[in-house]
Amino acid sequence: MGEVDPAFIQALEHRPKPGQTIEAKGIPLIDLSPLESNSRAALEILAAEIGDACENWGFFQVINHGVPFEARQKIDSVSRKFFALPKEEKRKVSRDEVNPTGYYDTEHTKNVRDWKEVFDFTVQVPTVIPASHEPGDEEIKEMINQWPGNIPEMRLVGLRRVRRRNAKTGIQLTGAHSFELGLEKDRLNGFFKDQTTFIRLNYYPPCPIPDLALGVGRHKDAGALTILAQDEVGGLQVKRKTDGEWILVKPTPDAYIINVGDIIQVWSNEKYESVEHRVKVNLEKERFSVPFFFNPAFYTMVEPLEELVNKQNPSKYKPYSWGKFFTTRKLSNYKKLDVENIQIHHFKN
Ligand SMILES: O=C(O)CCC(=O)C(=O)O
Ligand SMILES: [Fe+2]
Repeated sequence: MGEVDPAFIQALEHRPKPGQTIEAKGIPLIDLSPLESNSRAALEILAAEIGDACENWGFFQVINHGVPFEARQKIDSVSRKFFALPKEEKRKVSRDEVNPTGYYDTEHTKNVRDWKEVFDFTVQVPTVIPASHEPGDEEIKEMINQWPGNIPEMRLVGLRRVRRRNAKTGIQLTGAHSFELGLEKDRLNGFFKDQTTFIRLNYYPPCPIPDLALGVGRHKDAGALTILAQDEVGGLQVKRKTDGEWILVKPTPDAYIINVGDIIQVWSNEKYESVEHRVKVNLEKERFSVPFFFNPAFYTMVEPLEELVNKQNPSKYKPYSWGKFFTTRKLSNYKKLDVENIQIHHFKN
């Protein structure tokens, strides 16, 4: 192990099984082209497919999503260029306790350090969040994107196109969810008007101890839903609902992986569950991925949708402020805590 910082070492029960390569045959691959058609029948079939995938896996892959392949390649190439910069260059755009966007290489998940580097930027300008996690503090602040001076193309066209197209896909997918849940198709749109969505560039360097550390430790995504591009290396593992086994999500060219986040779990009053996932690292290969975290406005009070709650199916959660949840998480990711990070189960009825 030599010089590896013990902060990276996972507890025995959370380490990946050496050599494990079970791939998820069952993770559904869904064709999104009906989203562009006006056929109600096709949309109904699609919504049912998405509903099944969300109930059974919490994860699915999509093709024919409408994001141009060149836009995806562009984002991949700027990401590779950025992470290849010397550390002192990357640190010039470091995230800090005031501004949570930019570069960062010391994230902890469940209080163990992740074997990764990240770069975060928001999709909407301006993106506004609470200035602090203190419940009584009503001050707000803008998240300011930081761009490295030596990669001018990083803020340009390719990113914008992916941003716009993915934002549209996010809205369409929540539309499909609404449909499946028996709600009006645009029932959820209002929550995303002042969205706090952000895109993360993930870089997982080769790791000398791949059986002891993880690229990202086990976690659930806190937002509404995540749209993820992974490269051909693979490493994302999903906890299968039926037996708790960790299943590798097979890299599929030009597909995006979608997963339900905590907010959809709450909105749907647990019809859909946010599923645990983690990332394995690799002895020889580096890996890149790009999650798009689709998040509502900071002032959203998250609670089960009233149309889905009744005497037989009472609300399972108390309302919580998304903005405060978000800033509490952001703050606590900076350091190893002695206590559990904020979780939606803290708001269970
Ligand atoms: O890199 C991946 O495949 C997934 C990363 C992830 O789960 C996250 O950043 O929340
Ligand atoms: Fe995640």
